[in-house]
Order: sequence, then C-alpha cells, then structure tokens
Amino acid sequence: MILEMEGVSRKRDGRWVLKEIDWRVEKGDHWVLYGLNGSGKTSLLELINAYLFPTEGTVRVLGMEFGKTYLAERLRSQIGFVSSSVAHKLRPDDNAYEVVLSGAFSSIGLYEDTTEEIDRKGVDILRELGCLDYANRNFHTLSQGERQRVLIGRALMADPSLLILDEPTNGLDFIAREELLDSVARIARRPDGPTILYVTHHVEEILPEFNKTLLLKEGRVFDAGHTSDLISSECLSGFFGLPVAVDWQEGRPSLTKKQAEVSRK
Ligand SMILES: Nc1ncnc2c1ncn2[C@@H]1O[C@H](COP(=O)(O)OP(=O)(O)OP(=O)(O)O)[C@@H](O)[C@H]1O
Repeated sequence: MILEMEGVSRKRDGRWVLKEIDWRVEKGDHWVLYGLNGSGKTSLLELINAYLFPTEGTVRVLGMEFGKTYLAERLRSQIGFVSSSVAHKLRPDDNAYEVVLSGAFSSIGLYEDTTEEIDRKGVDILRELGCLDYANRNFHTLSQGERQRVLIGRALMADPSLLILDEPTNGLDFIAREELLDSVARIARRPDGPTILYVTHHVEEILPEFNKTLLLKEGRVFDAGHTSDLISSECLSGFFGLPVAVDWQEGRPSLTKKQAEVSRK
C-alpha cells in the first residue's frame, strides 16, 4: 500500500477545503490527480507530504500513519516531489549535476560528501533524462523544460517509492512538454520504479501509463477509478457541469467544449 486516506477532511481559515476523502493508492498503479483551480489538489499533496495534517480522518503514506509519531522527515525522504516550490528554493549557484546529487540527501544544496556510487548514479540519471549536455550549467540559466528534467532527476536520486509530479509541464511548449512526458512514461514503465502521482489541469497530459484517476471537485472526490472510465465525455460533462467531448487518439485524451445545440421547434 502506497497511500490510504479514510474520511479525510481539512479545514483552513475556518473553511473546509477537503471533505471526506477516501482514497487508496496501490503499488503498480500510476495516478492522475485532476481538478480545477481551488479544488484542493495542493492541500491534498500537503497532506501526503505531512506539511498539513487532517482535521478529521486518517492518512497513511508508505506504511506510516500520521499523528501517531512525528515521521515527516523519514516520510519525505521516500517521496520524490517535483513542484515549482522546490525549484524556487534551490541555491542559485548550483549546477544541474549538483542539483541532481542533492536529491540523494533530500537537501537543498550539496553539503555532504558524495560517494563514487552516488556520483555515478547522478550521471546515469542525467543520461536517462537526456540532461547530460547541460549538466555543468547553472540551474537558473536552464530553460523551463531543462529545469523540470533536472528536478525529476533530483527526485529520483533517493529511489523514492512515490514520485509526485505537480503540474510539471507548466510553462512548456508543445515539444518540451511531449519530451518531458516521454521521460515520465519511461519512469512509469520501470519495473522497479516509483508509483507516480501526476497532478494536472490538462487531460491532454494523461499518459497511457496513468491507469488510475482521481477527479477532485470542490474538496471532494467526484470520482476515482480507471482512467479510461473517468476520462470520458459523460463523466467529465458531469464533473464540469457543462457538455464536453473527450476524444482518444494514440492512447491520449483531448477535451473540447461542446457547442450548445440550437434547434427550431
Ligand atoms: N494557506 C491557506 N490558508 C487558507 N486557505 C487556503 C490556503 N491554501 C489554500 N487555501 C484554500 O483552499 C482551497 C483549495 O486550494 P488548493 O490550493 O489546495 O487548490 P488547488 O486545486 O491546488 O488549486 P490550483 O489548481 O489553483 O493550484 C482554496 O479555496 C484555497 O483558497
């Protein structure tokens, strides 16, 4: 079991931002977390990373139950987390290789001596993600697409059991987005790889490897289950409260708003 939430609700500033969440993530599945702005996705991720605690209900992540003992540091070392907030915290002078290596210690910046094994692993990861060409460049001089790959590399250094990718294609053009998604698909197909939780606003980013989806609406689970069942015209029309059409091509969905039908009596 990777993750289990039972009856989880969370209040912020006196308002419920998550309500009665039941969710189980098993090893072997890869999940999409899909929701509109303000639906509670970030709050849900903060619960998983133990930056936030439930007001009600129980959260178990990687076998650790929150609230029993303070396990946040140990837990976070087993979760690879890629988000814009991580990128903002990085030290300005570190090069791409150093950023990746720092993932071995779950640290921002490289303060500890690395071993030959860690160095080699860092190079292997840079190669796997196609980052070797810019390994020596300062992280902050890299393009958005290059940075995202480096951050994924950093997250992989600690061999996480769970890899959370929070809107990783933000700011990427079509080619950079597809290249990044190819890398994510390769990670998802690794037999010994991490369970992926991919957070997005865009159904177009849902890869065939993401077999499960959670639709989050106004802090509640609208539906959760097989991606092919949920990412359908019928289900998403209900989710948005307006008629939409989902079209699948090459195992990838796209979404269009349907025009209102006009007819004469
Ligand atoms: N620190 C906070 N204090 C109070 N309310 C908050 C806080 N952070 C988020 N919220 C509220 O919680 C609700 C859910 O926000 P959250 O950021 O979790 O949604 P989201 O799905 O990640 O949105 P987006 O896609 O826009 O990033 C929103 O109504 C938001 O205003």
